[in-house]
Amino acid sequence: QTGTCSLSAAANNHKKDCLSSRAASTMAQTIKYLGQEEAQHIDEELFSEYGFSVDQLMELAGLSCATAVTRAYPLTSLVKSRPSLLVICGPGNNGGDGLVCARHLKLFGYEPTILYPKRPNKPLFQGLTTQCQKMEIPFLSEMPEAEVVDEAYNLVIDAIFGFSFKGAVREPFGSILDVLKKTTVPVASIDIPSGWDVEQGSADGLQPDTLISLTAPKKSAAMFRGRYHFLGGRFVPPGLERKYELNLPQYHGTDCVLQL
Ligand SMILES: NC(=O)C1=CN([C@@H]2O[C@H](COP(=O)(O)OP(=O)(O)OC[C@H]3O[C@@H](n4cnc5c(N)ncnc54)[C@H](OP(=O)(O)O)[C@@H]3O)[C@@H](O)[C@H]2O)[C@@H](O)CC1
Ligand SMILES: [K+]
Repeated sequence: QTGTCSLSAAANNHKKDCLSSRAASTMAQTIKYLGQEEAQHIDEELFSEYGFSVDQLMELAGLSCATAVTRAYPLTSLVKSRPSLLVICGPGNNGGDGLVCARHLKLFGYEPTILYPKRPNKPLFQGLTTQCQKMEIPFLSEMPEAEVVDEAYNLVIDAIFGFSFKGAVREPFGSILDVLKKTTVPVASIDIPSGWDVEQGSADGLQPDTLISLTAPKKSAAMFRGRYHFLGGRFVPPGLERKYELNLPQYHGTDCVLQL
């Protein structure tokens, strides 16, 4: 009798799980895709009205990204003998997310290497760089050729530009993106595929395998054709979600990332 009861309880729980994941995916269809200015306003409000600091949210954003990588590319699935990854960091907060992501990936058992060609002279980024160095993560001095990237790494994490990117790509990032477009290893982009217009995307741009949208997807995410789209950055207060009608799907349990 007890056995029957626990079996039907398990079946019921399974049914509930299925229903809630279906409800979540229904909601995911109506999640708001943000314009560039809207994304910037939300960002500013999180700091001004809601009392967050940049390093706090960057830590959560970077942790979400590292967690998404473990979901899409578990250690056991990697094809190279070493779990090597290349993390390319740009000059703004997207690059900061990349540094945090690399640090967590190292703790998760991966072997990240960082390329960080344009480093802002600010304590936040200097601190994040020191933390990665102390985690014994190597830094490259220049972008390797596409063949070398394909040979050496299982995955490239693109943390070059986020929602503040505008206009034609300036050096050294133009050449880096050109190499990246020639590589065949999968690319996981943080928040926006770098070089894409934040709203319009880019027909001949980078085509990442994974996109990790932070807070909410940006309009260009509608053009994403890769295999995995995750939502991360589980830190949005309810008042902000209501004001911008974000209609965020429910994260499961204590997860910091959700596959859309
Ligand atoms: N609220 C959230 O969700 C949170 C968001 N977070 C993250 O922050 C990201 C947004 O960060 P952001 O505002 O610092 O801008 P981002 O896009 O990284 O880079 C701007 C830099 O790029 C440069 N640059 C621009 N255009 C260029 C061009 N054409 N060619 C070359 N360079 C160009 C420009 O540099 P400049 O050369 O002008 O000094 C500028 O410094 C967001 O996407 C998310 O990842 C989390 O950390 C925390 C919570
Ligand atoms: K990016």
